[in-house]
Amino acid sequence: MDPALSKLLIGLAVNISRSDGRIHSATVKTANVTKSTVNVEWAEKGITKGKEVDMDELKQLNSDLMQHLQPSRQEKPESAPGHFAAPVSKPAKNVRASELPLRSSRIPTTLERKLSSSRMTTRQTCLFRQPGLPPVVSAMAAEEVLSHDLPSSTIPKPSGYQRSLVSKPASPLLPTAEAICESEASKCAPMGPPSHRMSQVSETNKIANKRLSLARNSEAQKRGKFGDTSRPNKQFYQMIEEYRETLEKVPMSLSDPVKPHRICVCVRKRPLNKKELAKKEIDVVTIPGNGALLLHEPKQKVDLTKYLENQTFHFDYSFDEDATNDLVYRFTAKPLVKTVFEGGMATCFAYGQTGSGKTHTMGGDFSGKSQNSSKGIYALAAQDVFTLLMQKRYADMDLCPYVTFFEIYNGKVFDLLNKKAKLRVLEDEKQQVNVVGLQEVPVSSVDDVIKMIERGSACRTSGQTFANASSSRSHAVLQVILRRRNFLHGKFSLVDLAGNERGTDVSNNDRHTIVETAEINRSLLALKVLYLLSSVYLTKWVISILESVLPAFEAISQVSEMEEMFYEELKGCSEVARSMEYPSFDIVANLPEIDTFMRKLQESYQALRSAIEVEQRVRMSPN
Ligand SMILES: Nc1ncnc2c1ncn2[C@@H]1O[C@H](COP(=O)(O)OP(=O)(O)OP(=O)(O)O)[C@@H](O)[C@H]1O
Repeated sequence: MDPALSKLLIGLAVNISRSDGRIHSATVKTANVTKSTVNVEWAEKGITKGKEVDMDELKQLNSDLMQHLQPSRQEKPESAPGHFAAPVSKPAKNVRASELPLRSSRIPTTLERKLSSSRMTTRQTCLFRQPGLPPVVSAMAAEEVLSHDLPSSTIPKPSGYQRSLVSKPASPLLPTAEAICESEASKCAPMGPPSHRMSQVSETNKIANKRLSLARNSEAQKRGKFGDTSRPNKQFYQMIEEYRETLEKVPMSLSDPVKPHRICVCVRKRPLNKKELAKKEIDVVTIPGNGALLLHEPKQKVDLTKYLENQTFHFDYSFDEDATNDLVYRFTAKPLVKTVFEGGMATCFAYGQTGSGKTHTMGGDFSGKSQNSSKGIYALAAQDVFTLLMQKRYADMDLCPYVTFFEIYNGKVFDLLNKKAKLRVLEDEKQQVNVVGLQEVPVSSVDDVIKMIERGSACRTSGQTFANASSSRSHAVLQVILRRRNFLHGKFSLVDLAGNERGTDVSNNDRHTIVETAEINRSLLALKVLYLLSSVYLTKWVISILESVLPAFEAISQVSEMEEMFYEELKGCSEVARSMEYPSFDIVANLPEIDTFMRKLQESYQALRSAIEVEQRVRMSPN
């Protein structure tokens, strides 16, 4: 960027584009010649917000303004007509003219392009210190923004001219991560505008100051709104709450259509539990709907200013904290029941961190310590199996339902319906993998199945983790099998995997738990590898596939230690698969996506915890 141009821009009001399609006025505060960007600020709902804008984008949105902003004209006397270094009233006037959005020719921002092209999007909040008294042009811009009274939701309501600006987003578009000043406006050092400008606009300034004081009042009111002075990390909490307020949520409902998927990957958010609420932990996940999940990652700059990095993840469906098991079932396992009747092998499994709600979803709602098995996906699927068995088209097929229930714990298989008998997994002459000796219990009603679920769940291996006092430490597999004249017709495997844990969370565990956790994480890694290789079967398939890719990983492992570790893990998986200790069940999911999300979630919590610690230390220090 031309340094002369950068000087001309500072203090001017320009049009900027928000990721949700809005175009509005903001004031240029600083310009970075090397990066060819400018930092702009604007006032919204009583808060000064800011972001960094590319010069190219700025030019597109302010073409009429740019035509006049030729640096060479800077040398001309201030009174030259149409000149922007002229008295403030001039740019302000031009600002109004240029403020009209470029309605038909709007080009998506880099951010929006990224949003539409990638499944995971990071939006970083830019955070600038808020000036006390804005320079004149800034005050004008603030005035304009305030007088426009931007709607609280930044998802554009498809009305008026905005309809032509924004094509309907695939999922609720989220506001660009916005700057939220961490200190009150009054405490910030004033940023001195050029004095000659100051003298000419005292009247304008008065109005602007009045509006700013109103804005500060509403900021104070807002603080009251989210206010809980004792809450650790109040600022982040407030930033997240304010961000949420700008979102238009479209929660899933039972009347939504179920889309056909060969593989369907969903995410469900559980509400904060009592312990988390008591500790006033901050909820950093938002489900706006339409398959989107937002992770608000608290960040801190080296100068200690706080900001949020909001990341978007996309799934086939996303369920918020109010979703019931019925709702989750309708969009996930229910469509698979028919597959089983048509002779298919279907699998539905729950994957997630310990305490995230897998057993609650698969096995049934907990009330206190007792689980209502009739309210889990296991039972809901069984219910539908019996409904379909009664239907005329299947009633004549002579199908008999059976149930098996087993767990995989520390690489060994145990029959949960037969006193936890240890089972062997062997391959037959047709190279089918069988769990030898597994009891298939005939069932004639949903109640029968529920009894089996209760019997099996009662003896499933459990333990205590940092996040779950009653954690399942094994992978549990409930199978509903349909046999026709004793031959296998279809099979529905419903898997509740053991929760994975981070190394840092298990550092205080005893040796037994560490070994157990390592085994869980190792077997879960096998699933990830499976996904990566787009394979649907464990055991023999994984061996051959792993063997075929290992040389490639061998090559990569020369490059960095990280990859070498991954290679070791892969080798581990290969050995596990070789030992044939796993049953054959179909496993496919978008695990890397879920995994990135979970890693980010953990980082988020870590960042919050560190911030809380810093805050507590500051509070406890004598000064
Ligand atoms: N959607 C939800 N609504 C209300 N409570 C929930 C929800 N999901 C989970 N919980 C509660 O959270 C706690 C942990 O859930 P759960 O045992 O299902 O986790 P998990 O993922 O199976 O954990 P682990 O892997 O350690 O076995 C339980 O007390 C459960 O009642």
